[in-house]
Amino acid sequence: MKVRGGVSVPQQMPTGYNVYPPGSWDLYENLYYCASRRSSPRQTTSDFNDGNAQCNAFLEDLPQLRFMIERLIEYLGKTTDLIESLISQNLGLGGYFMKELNRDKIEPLKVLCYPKAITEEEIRAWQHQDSSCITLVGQDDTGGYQVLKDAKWVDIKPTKGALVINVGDILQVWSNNRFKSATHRVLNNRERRRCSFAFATNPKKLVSSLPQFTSEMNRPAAYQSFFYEDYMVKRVRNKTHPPAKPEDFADIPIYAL
Ligand SMILES: O=C(O)CCC(=O)C(=O)O
Ligand SMILES: [Fe+2]
Repeated sequence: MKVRGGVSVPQQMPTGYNVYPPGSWDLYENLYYCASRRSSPRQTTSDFNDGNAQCNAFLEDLPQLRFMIERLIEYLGKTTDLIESLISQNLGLGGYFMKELNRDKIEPLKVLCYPKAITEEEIRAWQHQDSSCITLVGQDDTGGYQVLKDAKWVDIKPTKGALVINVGDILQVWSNNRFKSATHRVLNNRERRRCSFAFATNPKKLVSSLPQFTSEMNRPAAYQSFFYEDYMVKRVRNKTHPPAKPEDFADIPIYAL
């Protein structure tokens, strides 16, 4: 074992594991899990092996992990379906609209661990908007999650059994700015490390502002169309090669018209 930022990790790390080097904007470790929910409403072992083996590492010495992750993804997937249906209704599009639009979605589960802060309260996940359609966040009772509201950081205190629901960039683009992607960050303290998970819904096809919020309302599209994968490549590059000038930062405004 070696200690990185206060967290012990095995030398040989599984696929899907990531930690950012010291000095990065984000200072946490994470593991990714993905499962396709297309073929069957319930998770099966083959869902986890089918094309997603790269990001699904189940540690042999934690036999309960796989069971828990499968149940968690199933539960979060159903919750996402419900929320998408409520948002679709709220937008006046009918309950199944987003489900259809998002038919081929990818739903990664990111499990995060933030080491204790070294000096005082420190920013561990830099302020950002999620690239997703929506994200469901579960946090332990450490605290530190904040959302920017009216130019002030507001604590989102952990509540047992509650999830934080974030609107992401894709919903902002689809709704032509009717829904706004939430700016959030995570602070950590010297007392405790923090654990959380984020379950995102990401589209696989071309993303455009929907005609229901543009041509049908006589309003211009606020964004040009783009493929989610291309957007992700730019965002991931931000993390490994932080841009020197703020205007080079790849965020959803790069697609603004
Ligand atoms: O750890 C958290 O509570 C949030 C993580 C987050 O914002 C993200 O992964 O995008
Ligand atoms: Fe986030």
